[in-house]
Amino acid sequence: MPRAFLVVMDSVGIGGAPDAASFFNDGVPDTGANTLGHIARACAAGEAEEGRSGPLRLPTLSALGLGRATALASGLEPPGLDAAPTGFWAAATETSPGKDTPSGHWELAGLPVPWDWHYFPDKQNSFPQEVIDAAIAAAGADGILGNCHASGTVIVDELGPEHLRTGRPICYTSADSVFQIAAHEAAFGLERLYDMCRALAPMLHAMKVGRVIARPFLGDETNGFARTGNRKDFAIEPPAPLLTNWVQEAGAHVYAIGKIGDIFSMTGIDELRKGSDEVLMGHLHDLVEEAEDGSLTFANFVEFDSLYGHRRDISGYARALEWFDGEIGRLLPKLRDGDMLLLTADHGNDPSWTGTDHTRERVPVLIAGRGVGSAGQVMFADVAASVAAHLGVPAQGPGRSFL
Ligand SMILES: O=P(O)(O)O[C@@H]1C[C@H](O)[C@@H](CO)O1
Ligand SMILES: [Mn+2]
Ligand SMILES: [Mn+2]
Repeated sequence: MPRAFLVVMDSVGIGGAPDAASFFNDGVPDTGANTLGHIARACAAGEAEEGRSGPLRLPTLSALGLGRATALASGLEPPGLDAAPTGFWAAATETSPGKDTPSGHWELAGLPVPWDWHYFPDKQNSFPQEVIDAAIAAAGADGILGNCHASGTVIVDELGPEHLRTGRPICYTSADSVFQIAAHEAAFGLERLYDMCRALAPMLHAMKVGRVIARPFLGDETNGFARTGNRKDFAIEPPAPLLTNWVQEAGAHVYAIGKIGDIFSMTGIDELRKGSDEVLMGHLHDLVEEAEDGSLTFANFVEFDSLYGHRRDISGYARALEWFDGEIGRLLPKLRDGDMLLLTADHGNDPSWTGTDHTRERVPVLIAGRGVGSAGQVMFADVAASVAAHLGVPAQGPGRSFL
C-alpha cells in the first residue's frame, strides 16, 4: 500500500510571489525577496563563509528539481543548482492573506485560511489595554514588559535583566498574527508560562490572533540569555477538516513530526514526535523504516526559519540546507515502492532581506517516488489534493491533484 511523507522545510521560499508587493518588512515591500535564490547567490559570491565555504552544495535537492522550481517561480537561476531533475517538481503559490506558518501549513493541507488574521501593526505600544490587562492578570504580575514588535532573541537580551528584577513577562509581536510571551523558565516558571498562554489563548483566538506562543529562556545578565527548546504554540484550531482529518477518516494512521502538532492543534493526528531538527530527522528516518502502510507522515523542520531566517544569518541558513540535503540523500534509498516523499515550504524568510519577518514567496514542491517530470506552477492546496490522491483517500476543498 502507498505511504506519504510530507515534509515542510519551514521558510525555504523560492521567490516570485505574485502578491509580494502587498507584504512588508520594516515598511519595505517583499517584492524580489527570494530565500533560496539569495542564499545560493551569496554562497557563490563567497559571502556565506561562516562554518562553511563556497557555492551552496545541495546535490539531492537540486536533483529533485529545486533549481528548476526556483527559476520557474522567480526567474532567478540559483548558482550551483542546475542538475538535471530526477524527481517530480513544481512551484506553488499561496492564496491565504497571511505569510505566517499556520496559514502556509493549513493551505498546504488543503484549507486556505477563510478569514483575515488580526495583527498588532503598531511597532511600539502594540497591544490594546484589554489585552495588557488580561496578560497581567494571567501572569499574576504587576505589569508586562515589551508591548512592541521585536526579534525574540534581541528582546530577551535587552529585557531579560528587567524581567528577572521585576518578574514581569516580556510580551511582543511581529508582522505575523502572534502574541509572544518570553519568560525565564526557572525564575518565572515554565509551567506558569504555559498556564499564562493557555489562559490568554481564548481571548486572542476570539480576536483572530493566530497563535499565543510561549518563549521560555534561561541564563542571567552575566552569562547572557538563551531560549530553550520548550517553545509551545497555542494556535487557533483549523475551522474545517484538512489533510490529516481526511487520512484519519479513511482509517489510515497519521504521524506528526515537530511543530505540526501545535500548528494543527493535534487535529487528525495519531501520534506526535518532537525535538530539535536533528532529533526530528532521526524520527523521519525511523518512520520511513516503520510507518504503517497507507499512512501519512507530516513533518516540519523549523530551524531554517527560527535559528537563521529571523536572525538574517545567511551562512547559518546555508549550513542548515546543506545538512538537510545530506540527510535527505541518506533517506531516499530507504523509501519503499509506493512511497512518496514530498518536500515543500510554508513561506519565505529571506536572510538577505531587511527586517526580521517572513517574506512572501512561492515555495518548492519536490517529489521522490513519483517519477520524473514537472507540474509547473501549482497552488498550495494542490499539495494536499495530490497527497490524498497518492494515498487513495478522498480530498476536500479547492485543491486539485497534480499527480
Ligand atoms: O521570537 P522570534 O523573533 O523568533 O519570532 C518569530 C516571528 C514569528 O512571528 C514567530 C512565529 O513564527 O517567530
Ligand atoms: Mn513557518
Ligand atoms: Mn517564523
